[in-house]
Amino acid sequence: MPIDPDVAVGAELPELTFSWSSSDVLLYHLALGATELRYVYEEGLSVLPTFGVVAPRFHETAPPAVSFPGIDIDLAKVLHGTQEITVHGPIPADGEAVLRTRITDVWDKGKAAVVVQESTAVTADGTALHTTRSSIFARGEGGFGGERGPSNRVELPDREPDAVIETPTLPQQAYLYRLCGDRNPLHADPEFARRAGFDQPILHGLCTYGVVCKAVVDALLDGPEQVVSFGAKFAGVVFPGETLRTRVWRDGSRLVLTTSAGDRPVLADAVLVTQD
Ligand SMILES: CCCCCCC[C@@H](O)CC(=O)SCCNC(=O)CCNC(=O)[C@H](O)C(C)(C)COP(=O)(O)OP(=O)(O)OC[C@H]1O[C@@H](n2cnc3c(N)ncnc32)[C@H](O)[C@@H]1OP(=O)(O)O
Repeated sequence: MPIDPDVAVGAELPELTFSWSSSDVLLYHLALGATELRYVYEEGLSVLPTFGVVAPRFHETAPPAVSFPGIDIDLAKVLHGTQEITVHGPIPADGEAVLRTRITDVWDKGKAAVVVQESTAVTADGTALHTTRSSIFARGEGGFGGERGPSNRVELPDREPDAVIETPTLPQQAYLYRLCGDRNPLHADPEFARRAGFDQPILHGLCTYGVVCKAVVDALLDGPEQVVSFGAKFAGVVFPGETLRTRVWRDGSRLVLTTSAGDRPVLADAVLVTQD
């Protein structure tokens, strides 16, 4: 059975010790399309908080395996569903930490299963670095008689947005972003993409996530150090080269946003929280 929720829910994954350097951070920022000196030069380097999500597996060169206790799913069926990170302080430009991950929920959406994981990263001296929560949307893996789970919708304010930000992506964006630890062939191999149901390779969800976080930071905040948390649902696929359009509503330290590519929503239920 590809999913056995009785085994999966609550399962702790093996601890992962990881380290990162300023070269990794620079490459990550470049793979998001950064050109600003504070992101691409090691002197006075600012680290985007979304780097925390990719840091643990930054040096992976094999495609991700969707194989956990009670879960064994074909990668071609899997889409990244949601992502959230809370940073407990600015992420340093280099360091070492331990990641602890637990599967918290497996929801049965009928046509799909949604598998939710939570992770905490703690540095070698015991300092909490960040907490993440993410889900994968495994198409064709629902219908096992489990609970449907929450919808987690975020209401948009009933007024014009406070900012609208246009962010182009590059045709080669996914090829660059693959160098940040996610070698899923879905983002490079046309044949694999067709098998997964797409006419062409699609952009990594975490690339869109990082690009949008950076765009909001650059347009509305003093710097990435102001971000406390950022969460979003991947509501539609992005093709490399498309321009992202992000609408932002600001209410004090809470920014609600939505991103589209052309007419299609691509990020929904997205909230970025800043320090007061
Ligand atoms: C170990 C590591 C493993 C690998 C990790 C991933 C590796 C990466 O390389 C993979 C990627 O980056 S894939 C690219 C990023 N993701 C995407 O592009 C997905 C875009 N989203 C979609 O296409 C659709 O929203 C789609 C298809 C997701 C859903 O659309 P529909 O089928 O039309 O679903 P819908 O009818 O709208 O909703 C059905 C129920 O599902 C919930 N839901 C919808 N979108 C979700 C999402 N993105 N995440 C989680 N849940 C989601 C809905 O809420 C609904 O449930 P309910 O009725 O209970 O509210």
